[in-house]
Amino acid sequence: MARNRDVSRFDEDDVRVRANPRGTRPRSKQRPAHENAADGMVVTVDRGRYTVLVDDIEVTAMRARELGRKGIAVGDRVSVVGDLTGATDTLARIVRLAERSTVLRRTADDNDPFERVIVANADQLVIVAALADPEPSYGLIDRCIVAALTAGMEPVLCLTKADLAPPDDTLARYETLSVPAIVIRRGGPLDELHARLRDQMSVLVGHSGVGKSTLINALIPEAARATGIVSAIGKGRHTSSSAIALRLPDGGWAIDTPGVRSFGLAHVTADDLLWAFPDLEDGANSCPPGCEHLSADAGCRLDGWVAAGQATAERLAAFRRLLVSRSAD
Ligand SMILES: Nc1nc2c(ncn2[C@@H]2O[C@H](COP(=O)(O)OP(=O)(O)OP(=O)(O)O)[C@@H](O)[C@H]2O)c(=O)[nH]1
Ligand SMILES: [Zn+2]
Repeated sequence: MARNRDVSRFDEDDVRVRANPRGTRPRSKQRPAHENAADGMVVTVDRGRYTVLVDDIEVTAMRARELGRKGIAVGDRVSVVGDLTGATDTLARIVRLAERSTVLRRTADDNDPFERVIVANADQLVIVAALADPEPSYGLIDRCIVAALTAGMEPVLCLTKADLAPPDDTLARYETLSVPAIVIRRGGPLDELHARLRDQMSVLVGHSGVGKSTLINALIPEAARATGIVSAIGKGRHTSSSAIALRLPDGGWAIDTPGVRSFGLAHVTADDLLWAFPDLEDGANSCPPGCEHLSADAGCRLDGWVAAGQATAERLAAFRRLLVSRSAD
């Protein structure tokens, strides 16, 4: 694909720049374009302006025309040129976009007809769900798990409000999927969650009211002072659309996704998801081409695979439940 070739070209330049940070190499006639570019990470996007963290300085940048229509998202590793002081009213330019390790997409909806990248390069998707008030939405959790698995991210379940309801039923539901689950309660310890997030780039998603903001404030008490970014949430600047990356005190990043409730599952095929089920994967070798893996009646051989003792019925049922969740609301 042309798009991929472009990315690798940018990445090659990117490597060269990293080898000579800030252009300390002696000038030569054949130096690559933007030799002085500095590397950074996009921490938020607001109306075509990108906040890029470069050497711990928040730089406001726009995209250079040479990047074409390529989208840039929170979590993207980029190279920037221009004024990198971070001073008010300065504007730098993003000239390169590095290859991404993962891509989390959001589906098109009534407010926005385009499928968009929400976050790039994240390691895990932390699905925040309350055990009560509001009740857990299993359909949404399942869809989040599909989004994570097919984006190459690890799904993690974070169950809040354990002081209001026991976690047993919900935990049992996700046990066969081997999705790690962390249970928390008002005022309770967060050690397990801290350990899970340390040195990782984690995206937090959840319905309104599940306690996601409470959690983020507990995880990052000093974020406002450390980065100046959290304070912007309080001012309402980022309340509507963009994801925002917040640095965790122990290392790593928590990426808040205000208002994100849907993911781009429209293009997720049954085989994309099957990839995340290594115990079932070989069983599909004898399925008819294009098998949707939903039932033996339709020719799927996975039931036979289970009958032969190669995988458990629970795993197959869990896989099919996730398959069906793709098309739910
Ligand atoms: N009982 C109980 N209440 C909690 C817990 N965590 C959060 N809450 C309460 O749940 C309500 C919603 O919490 P928020 O942190 O605002 O939830 P949110 O997911 O950020 O929701 P939005 O702000 O609407 O996106 C608040 O009244 C919290 O005080 C918990 O562990 N136990
Ligand atoms: Zn099949």
